Amino acid sequence: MKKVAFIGAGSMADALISGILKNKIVDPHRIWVTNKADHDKLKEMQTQYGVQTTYQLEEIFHDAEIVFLAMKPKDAAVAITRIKKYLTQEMLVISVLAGVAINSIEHLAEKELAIVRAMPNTSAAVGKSATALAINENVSEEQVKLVTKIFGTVGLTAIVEEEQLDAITGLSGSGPAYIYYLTEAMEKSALDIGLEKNVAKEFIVQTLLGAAEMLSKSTKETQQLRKEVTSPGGTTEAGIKILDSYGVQNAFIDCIKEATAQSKRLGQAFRAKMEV
Ligand SMILES: NC(=O)C1=CN([C@@H]2O[C@H](COP(=O)(O)OP(=O)(O)OC[C@H]3O[C@@H](n4cnc5c(N)ncnc54)[C@H](O)[C@@H]3O)[C@@H](O)[C@H]2O)C=CC1
Ligand SMILES: O=C(O)[C@@H]1CCC=N1
Repeated sequence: MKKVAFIGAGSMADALISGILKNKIVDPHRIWVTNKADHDKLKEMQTQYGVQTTYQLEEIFHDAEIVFLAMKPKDAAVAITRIKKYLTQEMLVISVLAGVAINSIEHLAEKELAIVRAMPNTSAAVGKSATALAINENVSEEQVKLVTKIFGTVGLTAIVEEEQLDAITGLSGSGPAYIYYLTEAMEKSALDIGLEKNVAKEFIVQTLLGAAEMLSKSTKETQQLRKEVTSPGGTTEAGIKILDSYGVQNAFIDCIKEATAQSKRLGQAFRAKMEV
């Protein structure tokens, strides 16, 4: 591969670069990274990964085969306007922007482009992302293979219709944060119930890994797996009664719906900004 350019050097770019390099599909010196103005972060990435960094747009785009758009949606209009003259029909543009539609990017770039809109998650850093990919008509079969390979090395991939991406964002793009939120609660409880922090952390992580593997390997329904932990009159039942009294399951359902709605709102806000 000639060259991969990352426009944006935050959590998502970091997770993807880390995953890509672990799988040795691109040499670090072929990865070029830029950000808005955080020199220290670029230096850190250079040291950690051996990637190239620059603020010279000519340098970053020269001969680039793949361009990742990895800034926040609120910064994307300014960023795309700045880089549009360097974007060519031959490049594969991979956008990980939540909510932002493929045609909004083309509209802003003022040209047709080969664009893949991807929704990964930060578990890409450990090869466990769940990435949905929506592909426009300008993307060649070879580019589809390439993008599937890249995201395939950092987890599972699926090609979806673009309209499904808001739901994917609410469910699995944001998903790791929901699990961390739950984990934080488990960690906070450890102290109150008399466990040492490190021991508790180890047991929480193993419990999550074990439950995830059961979900992945067992043919049983999720509710059945839960029932098998819940002895009548036992500890789990007592605990889950409290969760039910707080409406925790409904809260999670509303959380995912709201995150999905926010993805749609981000897309609308982006479109509205383009039209003014
Ligand atoms: N963090 C996550 O879990 C996920 C994030 N995403 C998407 O990835 C994108 C990036 O998110 P994060 O990495 O979390 O954000 P972040 O805030 O950690 O990083 C954003 C990066 O964009 C750079 N940037 C801003 N304006 C720029 C410009 N004009 N030119 C060049 N670089 C510019 C910033 O300097 C920073 O390096 C977002 O669009 C988000 O929707 C998608 C899936 C998961
Ligand atoms: O919170 C966000 O907007 C991004 C998109 C999915 C995960 N993080």
